[in-house]
Amino acid sequence: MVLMPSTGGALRAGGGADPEPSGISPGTSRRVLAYLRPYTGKLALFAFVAVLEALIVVATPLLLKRIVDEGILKDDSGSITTLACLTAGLAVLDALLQLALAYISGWIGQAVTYELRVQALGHVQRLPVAFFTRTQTGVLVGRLHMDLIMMQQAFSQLLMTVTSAVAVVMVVAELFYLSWLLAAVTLVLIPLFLLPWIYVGRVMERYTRQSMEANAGLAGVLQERFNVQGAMLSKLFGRPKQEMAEYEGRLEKLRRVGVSVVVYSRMAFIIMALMASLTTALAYGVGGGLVLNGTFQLGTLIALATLLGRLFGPITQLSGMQANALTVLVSCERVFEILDLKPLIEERPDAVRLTVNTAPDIELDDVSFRYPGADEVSLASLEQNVRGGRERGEEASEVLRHLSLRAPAGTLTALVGPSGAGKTTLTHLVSRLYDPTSGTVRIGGHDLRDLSFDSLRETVGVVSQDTYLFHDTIRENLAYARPAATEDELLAACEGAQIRDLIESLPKGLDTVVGDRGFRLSGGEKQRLAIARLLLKAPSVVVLDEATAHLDSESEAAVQRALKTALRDRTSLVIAHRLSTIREADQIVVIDDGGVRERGTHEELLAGGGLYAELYHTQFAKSGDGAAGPERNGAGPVPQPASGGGR
Ligand SMILES: Nc1ncnc2c1ncn2[C@@H]1O[C@H](COP(=O)(O)OP(=O)(O)OP(=O)(O)O)[C@@H](O)[C@H]1O
Repeated sequence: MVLMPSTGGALRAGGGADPEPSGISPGTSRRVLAYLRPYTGKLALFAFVAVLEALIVVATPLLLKRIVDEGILKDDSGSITTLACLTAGLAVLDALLQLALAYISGWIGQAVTYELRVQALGHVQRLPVAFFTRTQTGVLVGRLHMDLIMMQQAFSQLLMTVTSAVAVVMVVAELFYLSWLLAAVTLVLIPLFLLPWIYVGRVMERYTRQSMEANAGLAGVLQERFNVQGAMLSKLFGRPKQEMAEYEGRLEKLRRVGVSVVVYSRMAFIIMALMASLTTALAYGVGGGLVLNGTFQLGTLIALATLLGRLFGPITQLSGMQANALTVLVSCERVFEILDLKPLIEERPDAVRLTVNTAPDIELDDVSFRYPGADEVSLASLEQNVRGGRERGEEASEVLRHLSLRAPAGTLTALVGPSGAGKTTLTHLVSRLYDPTSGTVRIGGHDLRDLSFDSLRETVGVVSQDTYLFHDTIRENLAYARPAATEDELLAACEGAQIRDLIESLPKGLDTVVGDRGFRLSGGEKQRLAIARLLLKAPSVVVLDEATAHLDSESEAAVQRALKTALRDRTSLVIAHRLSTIREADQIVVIDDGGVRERGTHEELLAGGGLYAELYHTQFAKSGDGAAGPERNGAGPVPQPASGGGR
């Protein structure tokens, strides 16, 4: 009989430890069982093998009895040899059956976990950006990964307890068959065995939970501190010593709890071995007398002692059944919680494909928007570290109010406005990261909600302020936009983005690894790579948030030239932070307080003397590339475009 230690209760795994193991919500068991339905055949096979294995467990002591009574006591060496060979054969068969049981239970556990993982990852991909803005990454990863590993282990162990249950029933039945007196004494002893076992189990659960929480806490801190930005913050604020003190505190806690976990888990096995030895001693003590007075034969006594030795393993396994069942239910419930989150932005079943031959126009028609509240998009349990609690049921205020705007086909529209005015939000609606609360966003005359996701993603390309690059080679980062791109196409995109010379000067060229989030590249280089990625994608609409960070004049000029290539013949909406961009724009739209305040060309708006003129004098005229102030009325250091419309 296989003995496996219990996973220690309804413990929460990894980064996903909820503070309270609240009751399981109704219907969870039924939902978990539904995942088992496709494996009914395998489960039946498992039950069959389990019964077969239990039969071998109880058959062996009977064979030993016969070896003693019919072989040794009757001096029959032939019987001894035959029965010993049979016992050995059964032992080999038992080992094979145990292997089969482990394989089937592991297979079913993995299959259910695989199904849950595929569903959960697919679902999380469909969740809106708002979900990710609220969720603590470490906690989400913990739930989708560590919780499911725990679930799989507990699930396989739960199946193995089925074999234990069958074995216990058969062993007890055989005990009664061999000697009701000894069986009765043993049954009285079982609760005595279970009491310390239950106590140890509880202590173990507490320590294991503490150890997991300490591990999860440490993992969370390391995840925040050991990424480039966290590490830089710590260095720049001169905090390495304090950080080290915090790590040491956490490690010390782990060390203390770890010792207790080792001692108590060992104690569980010690108690089991002790009980097995005590009952064997009792069996020989009481049974020896019964043999002497002729109540039963010596072989029966040996069979009884052997059976008793086989009773406590399965009982130990059974005692962990509830804990394993809870672990499975709690882990699944936590994944179901995520599966039940409704994606706010879905593709309509009758979505149409947007086909554009030339750059389409963009239109926002009477658009109002508020960001979705926490209750609509995320789970409280995934926002663990929110200090002061998480807002509940609060309606966020409107960020855009009855905003109407048209960006004509093939032109550049520059969005300017004070910080927090709603410019970024507006661009999120154009790329359909969010849907408007009311009003319509159209591209090429189509409501975005009617378009297929694929065609929308092909049509709209976004370059955000902070370029995100994967920790991979330049080639892989670029190919993300177009996996089938040839070497020549990659280099042409780099050329257009003014980054080819730099890449070719690197020893490994396109195969240079960019480092975590592209930290091995400068700000200007990263932005030019992002532009190269956009060129490879070749969308007809470009949404761009210019980097606010000041670049040196050479880098600035390169970015500007790259942008000119990227925006040519495309409809573009640019949150402008550079004078050169607003000068090149076909129209400038001034966003203020969620609405359009002013609209016109640079000269018109300056002449109007309104908010734009104010912003121009406070922001743009003084900006690094703003050598060309209005009074100079000429080109800055950045080359000017050939014409406005044909970009
Ligand atoms: N994910 C979000 N959830 C809730 N509110 C948000 C979210 N993102 C932005 N906001 C709020 O929406 C408002 C408009 O923000 P937005 O980022 O669109 O402004 P902006 O004009 O782009 O500002 P900036 O020029 O400083 O980038 C701000 O009040 C901001 O706090």
